[in-house]
Amino acid sequence: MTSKYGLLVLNSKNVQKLKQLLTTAAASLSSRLYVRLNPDTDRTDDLVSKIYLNSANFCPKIDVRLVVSEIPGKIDNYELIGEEKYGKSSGKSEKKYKKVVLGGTFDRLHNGHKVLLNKAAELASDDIVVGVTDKEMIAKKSLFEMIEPVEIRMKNVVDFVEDISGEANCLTEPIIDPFGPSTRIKDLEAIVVSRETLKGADAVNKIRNEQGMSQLDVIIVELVEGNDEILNETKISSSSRRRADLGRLLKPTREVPRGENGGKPYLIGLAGGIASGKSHIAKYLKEKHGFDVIDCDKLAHTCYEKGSLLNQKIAEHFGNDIVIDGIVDRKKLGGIVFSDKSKLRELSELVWPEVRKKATEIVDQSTAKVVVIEAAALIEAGWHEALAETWTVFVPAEEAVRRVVERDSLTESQAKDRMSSQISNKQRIDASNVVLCSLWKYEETRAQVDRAVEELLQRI
Ligand SMILES: CC(C)(COP(=O)(O)OP(=O)(O)OC[C@H]1O[C@@H](n2cnc3c(N)ncnc32)[C@H](O)[C@@H]1O)[C@@H](O)C(=O)NCCC(=O)NCCS
Ligand SMILES: Nc1ncnc2c1ncn2[C@@H]1O[C@H](COP(=O)(O)OP(=O)(O)OP(=O)(O)O)[C@@H](O)[C@H]1O
Repeated sequence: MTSKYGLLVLNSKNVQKLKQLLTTAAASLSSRLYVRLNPDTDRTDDLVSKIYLNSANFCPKIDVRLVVSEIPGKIDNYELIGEEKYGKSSGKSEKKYKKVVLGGTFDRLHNGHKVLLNKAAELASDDIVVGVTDKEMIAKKSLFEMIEPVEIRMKNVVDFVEDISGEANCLTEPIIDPFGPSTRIKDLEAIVVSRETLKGADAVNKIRNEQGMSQLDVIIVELVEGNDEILNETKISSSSRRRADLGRLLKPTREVPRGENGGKPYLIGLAGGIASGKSHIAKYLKEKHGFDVIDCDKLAHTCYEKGSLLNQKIAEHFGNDIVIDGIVDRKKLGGIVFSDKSKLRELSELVWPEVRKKATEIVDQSTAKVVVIEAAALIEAGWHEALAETWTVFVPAEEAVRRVVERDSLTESQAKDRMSSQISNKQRIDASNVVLCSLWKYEETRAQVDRAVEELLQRI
């Protein structure tokens, strides 16, 4: 039996057994562990870091929260971890400042962030002002397309800070420069940063000085270590957490009948931009995992056969001179649709129903447990809405351009043109349940796919 919430009361003795206590928490809790320090135990920076570092290592799935004052009253049922009981604290602790500021992206709020937020909660009696990066501030981060929406990140920060701090308010706002409220609000007193963002605090103070505002005390926390060899990270980081989410189910699947005509296979869409690695993944899903794969780009070509229904429709829509003797003049048609997005859309609306009809026939014949519908424009066509789930593979736009130039012998500007007729990685990812990234070695792509398949087979 696991409990949702746990409470660990630490004193100078049982802190020696921290790793063991956190391992117990990992086995007996499903959600969150509150940690409280007994009044006889000093809240040193080392101890706070140690609690969060060990939490990352020994109970990584539990949301650990070191409270600054009382345990939040709204939760009344905790499982006690260890033997130390919780007694009421002697009174309000003295806070050094009224208003403290800090900033960050706070994607997938992690134990490094928590050290920083804990420090702010320990120091501020009234307001903890947090700037949360958005838009161009996040555009250069690795796997930025997977960063949670700013509203969710702000909510998670407020939820954490107000839960641990008891009395102080947490005020968040999106920031699109490295300063945000820190150079606007006059009566701030301190800024909390880590060793790596110390320069940012100096820049804030420089601007405040120029604007005649008071200087902020700069409070520095040490980085909580972590290790990600692929991303070359030596600290716990959101990028690593995003990478760890590749191949995992990120959004609930859709309830749809199995197969459009009530057939048996479970249908997955596989989308991705040009040269994103779709074909490689589709081949692997077929050969290693035994899934049936329908390559819709190939299927689309068969729809253009001489005298086909599609060709007739194209002639009616784009003019008889596009179809000569029952065959589409692809060069002429390309000239029309690749220079005009609305024409491309009109063509897609003619092609997609034909492709979909053919694909459905293939699905109905399939005896495989899972059928993968591989289609570059799956989401543009809205087809994903009829499928149980959609997987998207992506690489950053610069890498896609590099691959297209190398593979298809195009110039950089031709490659960019092709990509601009497609939706962005972010749009695709937002519409997908599982995200894969083929930026690294083939083994890494395949490991993501294996992870995705393993989870898939458990849920279907
Ligand atoms: C420009 C800023 C806000 C961008 O934040 P960034 O994208 O780095 O945020 P991220 O979510 O990665 O981290 C947020 C904060 O947690 C710290 N942090 C991240 N990982 C860890 C870790 N493992 N251990 C300890 N601290 C960590 C970061 O150093 C940063 O201070 C920031 O880097 C900065 O320069 N801060 C100093 C100036 C500032 O606070 N400005 C805004 C005030 S509103
Ligand atoms: N780790 C990787 N995983 C998958 N593909 C990779 C990887 N590294 C490099 N590539 C290369 O990326 C290119 C694109 O792969 P692939 O042909 O599978 O993409 P695609 O999405 O099917 O492309 P398109 O839709 O343009 O046909 C290939 O040249 C492939 O060798």
